[in-house]
Amino acid sequence: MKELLKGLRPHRVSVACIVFLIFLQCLSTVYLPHQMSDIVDIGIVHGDVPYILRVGGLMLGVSVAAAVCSITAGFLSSRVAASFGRTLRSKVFRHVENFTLHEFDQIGTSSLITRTTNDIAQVQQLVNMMLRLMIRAPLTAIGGIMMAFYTDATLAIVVVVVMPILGLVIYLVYSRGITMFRAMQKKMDKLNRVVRENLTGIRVIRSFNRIEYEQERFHQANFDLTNTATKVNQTMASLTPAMMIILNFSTIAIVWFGGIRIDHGDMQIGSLMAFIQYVTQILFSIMMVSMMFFVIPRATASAARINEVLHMVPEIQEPHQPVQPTGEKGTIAFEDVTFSYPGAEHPAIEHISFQAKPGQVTAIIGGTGSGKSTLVSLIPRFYDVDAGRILVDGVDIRDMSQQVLRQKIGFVPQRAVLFSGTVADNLRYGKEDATDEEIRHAADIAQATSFILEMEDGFEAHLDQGGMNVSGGQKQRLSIARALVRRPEIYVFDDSFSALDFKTEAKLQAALRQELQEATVIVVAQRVSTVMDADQIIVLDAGQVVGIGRHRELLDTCQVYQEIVSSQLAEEETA
Ligand SMILES: Nc1ncnc2c1ncn2[C@@H]1O[C@H](COP(=O)(O)OP(=O)(O)OP(=O)(O)O)[C@@H](O)[C@H]1O
Repeated sequence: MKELLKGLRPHRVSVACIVFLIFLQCLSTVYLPHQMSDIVDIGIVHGDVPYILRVGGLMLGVSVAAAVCSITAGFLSSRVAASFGRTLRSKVFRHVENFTLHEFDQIGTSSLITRTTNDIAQVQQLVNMMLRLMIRAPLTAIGGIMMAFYTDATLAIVVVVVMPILGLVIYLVYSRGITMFRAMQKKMDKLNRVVRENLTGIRVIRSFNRIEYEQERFHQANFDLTNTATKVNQTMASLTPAMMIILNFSTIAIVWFGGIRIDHGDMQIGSLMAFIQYVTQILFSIMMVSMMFFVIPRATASAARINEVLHMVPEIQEPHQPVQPTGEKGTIAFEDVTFSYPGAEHPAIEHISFQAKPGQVTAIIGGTGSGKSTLVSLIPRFYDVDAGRILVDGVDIRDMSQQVLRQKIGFVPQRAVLFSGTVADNLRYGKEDATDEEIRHAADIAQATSFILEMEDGFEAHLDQGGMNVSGGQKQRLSIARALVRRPEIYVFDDSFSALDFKTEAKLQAALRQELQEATVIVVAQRVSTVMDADQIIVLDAGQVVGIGRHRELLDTCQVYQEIVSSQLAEEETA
């Protein structure tokens, strides 16, 4: 928590103003009972009406000034807390953006969403309360104690007895609350995960008739969270009545002992009234702090979860002195590359060596799970290799700035991802200043123009989140066009033609060959028809290269390739 609170540093001036305003307000709360006691002991007892009016008017003025201080402090603290929350959210978001897929797997996407939203909101709420109450409560309590002793030191023993009892009650409730709040945030994660899976997988859920099952799953997660929330609120709710009982008993004790002292002539009635007010102030300020105990355990649990994200060091780091590539543009070389996913028993790819050159198409083919996507995801450095090295333009990609490396690559992922916005916005994603001409040209090559123009607003047509309102094949073509707009040196198509029919794929391939004559092209594919014209085909089997060559050569030399070809021919013949 302390670490996160360092985020308040830029708001030093506002915080200082808040402290000052609250200090003034506290002075007034200490001052008013004293004046009231004088009104009773001097004004009322001696029937001095002008005195009562004068002091009463002064008290009114002080009260108005205190209210102004309190409102201004509240306004400032809300502003500081909101700005603190905004900065923290940006910090977490920026940090998470540097994560490799490994860190995403470790924390989980739903949990990352909860941490960036709900957890930060908890800490923000604490900051807001802290600014308003953390300073006011101790100041009022200290002022009240001093004035209580000043008013009647003997009667102040009641305060000395009551305070430890109060402290103990708060400690007991607090220590129970913090464990429960931790559990509650975890349950919130779980609920978010279920909701997210349900919303993104709604089609699968419906087609498999699993609605009831999912409802039950949601119900359980919801019930679980409600249960913990109820328990935690019950625990925390016991605090206020317990404190009110202590406060009421203290008042009885004060009136009792105070009455005896007045009877003996040791105290005046006005002083007793002021004393009761001071004790009420002291106990209320302790109650104010206890209000924070509703927020502190939850915010502490949230702060720990935020810190876990912020302390996570992304596996992939920028080199201290990035090397500027000077070699031939677009060359890729894998040198004895081996890579395993964290926790996996076997490497996903092993001892891979090959070269891809500008003007060449390198195709990668192999059965499912043979490591094709893994291999290409190493080129933009989504993961770092375990052994061997990958050179782009003659430089080890670990020595190159990630920005420079990724600028060179147009990556078309296996599952096309589009963003909410217009078609044109999506195509401009990698090159914001692309002209309409460039966009249209890329769409032409990707065989996307005809269906884009059929949409109501053409290139200005709106795409829903994730491109839900276009078909799988259309999404793939838009995602290919998006990469083409950038005109990078290297293109990586990770199984990006799989949702296209043979005719569209053939047209697209022909257009690409024409367009990308000088680029280095890597194509991952399942279909032989996609790869057969490639300059070199790499055949993968269980993460290893079992053949490199052209279609004809591989037909003669590589058994795995022969099997793939014959299985697909058999399928086509059967079809
Ligand atoms: N994020 C991941 N974490 C752990 N293991 C993974 C991950 N992604 C892939 N794998 C494993 O690595 C191996 C290679 O997977 P990869 O996705 O590269 O295969 P692929 O040849 O592209 O398959 P497909 O053609 O089905 O897409 C598989 O055994 C897979 O289970």
